Amino acid sequence: MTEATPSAENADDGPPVVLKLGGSLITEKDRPETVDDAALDDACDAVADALASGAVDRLVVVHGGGSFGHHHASERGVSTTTGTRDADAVAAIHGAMKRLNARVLERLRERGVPAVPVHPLSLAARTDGADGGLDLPLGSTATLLDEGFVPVLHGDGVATAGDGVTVVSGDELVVELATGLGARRVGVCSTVPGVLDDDGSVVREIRDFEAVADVLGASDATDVSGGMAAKVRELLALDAPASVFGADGLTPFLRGEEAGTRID
Ligand SMILES: Nc1ncnc2c1ncn2[C@@H]1O[C@H](COP(=O)(O)OP(=O)(O)OP(=O)(O)O)[C@@H](O)[C@H]1O
Ligand SMILES: C=C(C)CCOP(=O)(O)O
Repeated sequence: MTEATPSAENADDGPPVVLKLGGSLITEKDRPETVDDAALDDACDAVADALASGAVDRLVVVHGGGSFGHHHASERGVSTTTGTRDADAVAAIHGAMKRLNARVLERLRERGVPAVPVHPLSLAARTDGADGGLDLPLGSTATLLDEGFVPVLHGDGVATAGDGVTVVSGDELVVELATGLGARRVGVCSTVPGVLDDDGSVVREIRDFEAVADVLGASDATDVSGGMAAKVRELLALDAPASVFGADGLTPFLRGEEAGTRID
């Protein structure tokens, strides 16, 4: 086992890669609080290999909620647009996400990846209400990167002016991170091999939401943050090239190769 020690010498100040591991990939989305062990192991292997080989030198990981966050949020009627003022509900959603985050961190560190947590509930806010933008201060993430760590954020609860606490999706975090840190490229790894058209084939490239709006649905599983349609909308807003791909696309994406659907 390699030690998960950051190497500040290797951490240059070039643009980072931002990777989201979808909750539907790393958990069994219809069984409450169940990790998909094989899928999480494979994803962590791919990340560790990419860092060890130098294919990626600076990396920020974000993971989604899967059967951890979505289950608790949906039970309590909380979503990205509907908040709660019930502290027990906030604790349940945030607690579940921290449990999943701890599992992801552990698997990464076992493989020598210097992964450390960044919890959005403690940092972020929707200061203009549920329909407003997300304010995500990036000082801690940027400094952790500079110090050679791999920050691992996650979908979470977020303080929301006038609405208590709403859900912030991993996809929203990816957009803020990519914009604020000037990402080299952005990858969203999910259970599907890319955005699928009416025939189930992977759409190679999306440049315009309206062109694909008809085939974009929500998630097949419990999902309080909008599924694939919300994902594509968020990624289209980015300057950095983004891709949506499945487990098989993770290694190619990390190497800078084509994977799944390119969104730009
Ligand atoms: N046109 C489409 N192409 C591909 N997937 C689609 C499409 N329309 C809807 N979907 C759904 O979107 C899902 C992916 O979005 P989802 O938000 O569930 O993924 P995730 O990001 O991996 O999970 P999480 O939100 O828990 O992090 C797919 O599993 C599928 O059910
Ligand atoms: C439901 C919660 C708390 C997280 C949502 O994040 P996502 O799975 O990336 O949409």
